[in-house]
Amino acid sequence: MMYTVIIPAAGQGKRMGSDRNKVFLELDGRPVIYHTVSKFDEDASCQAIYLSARQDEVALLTELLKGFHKVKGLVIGGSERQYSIYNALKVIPPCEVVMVHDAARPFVSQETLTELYDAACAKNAVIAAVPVKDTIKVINNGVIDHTPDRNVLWQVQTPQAFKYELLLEAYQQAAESRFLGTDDASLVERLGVPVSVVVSDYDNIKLTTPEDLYFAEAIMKKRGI
Ligand SMILES: Nc1ccn([C@@H]2O[C@H](COP(=O)(O)OP(=O)(O)OP(=O)(O)O)[C@@H](O)[C@H]2O)c(=O)n1
Ligand SMILES: O=P(O)(O)OC[C@@H](O)[C@@H](O)[C@@H](O)CO
Repeated sequence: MMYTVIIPAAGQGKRMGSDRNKVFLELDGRPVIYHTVSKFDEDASCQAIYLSARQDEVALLTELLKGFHKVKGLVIGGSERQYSIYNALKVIPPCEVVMVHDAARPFVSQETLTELYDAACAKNAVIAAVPVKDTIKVINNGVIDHTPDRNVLWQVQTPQAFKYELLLEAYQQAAESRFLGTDDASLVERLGVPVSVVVSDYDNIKLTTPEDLYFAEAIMKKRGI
């Protein structure tokens, strides 16, 4: 048994403030998306990689990824991350386990991939996350409302791994009720299905704002890249 991964890459990268989609920014001479795809290409448990791309970037992405034989398809993304992923989910061949991973997270470790895949085989749904380090406040109109117990707060990442049928059902139901979530697990949670957590690491950052590029440089230096 192996898994299929959907990698949404059809965003605009507005918060990065770059003149192009952030997944094409270069780290060590290679685009971010190249690093991300290579993580799955190198994982022996990954059988197929599908990406969501912007219409005007399909040709560029195809050229960039032509050396990765596990890349089986590119679909056109939508106006929201969730729509981009659903467009891919609707066309991938049915499989046992499907993972979703942001193109903008190039530092996912093999250890996290293995733990997620093993957990997804045993359970229905599992996501990568790390405990929050800061104290989190709920603030209304500039004033603290309350301070949630930090022991139960986690910072959620991708990959997120699910049984294929479950994720498809979750996406179908979200579409029917026009629910828009900021991650994939939130769509599954709505079905009342428990979603487990694998403890990931703090290197698995999402490149979101310009300072994340400094963190990316530091992570690569640490890894000797
Ligand atoms: N309509 C969209 C929006 C996002 N994504 C992808 O989803 C991942 C995570 O989204 P995010 O970090 O929010 O990326 P952007 O939407 O590009 O960023 P921003 O919100 O700053 O524009 C990224 O790999 C991005 O390319 C996508 O495929 N389709
Ligand atoms: O909310 P954002 O648009 O920054 O990111 C959306 C998702 O990519 C994000 O929620 C997952 O990576 C989990 O953190």
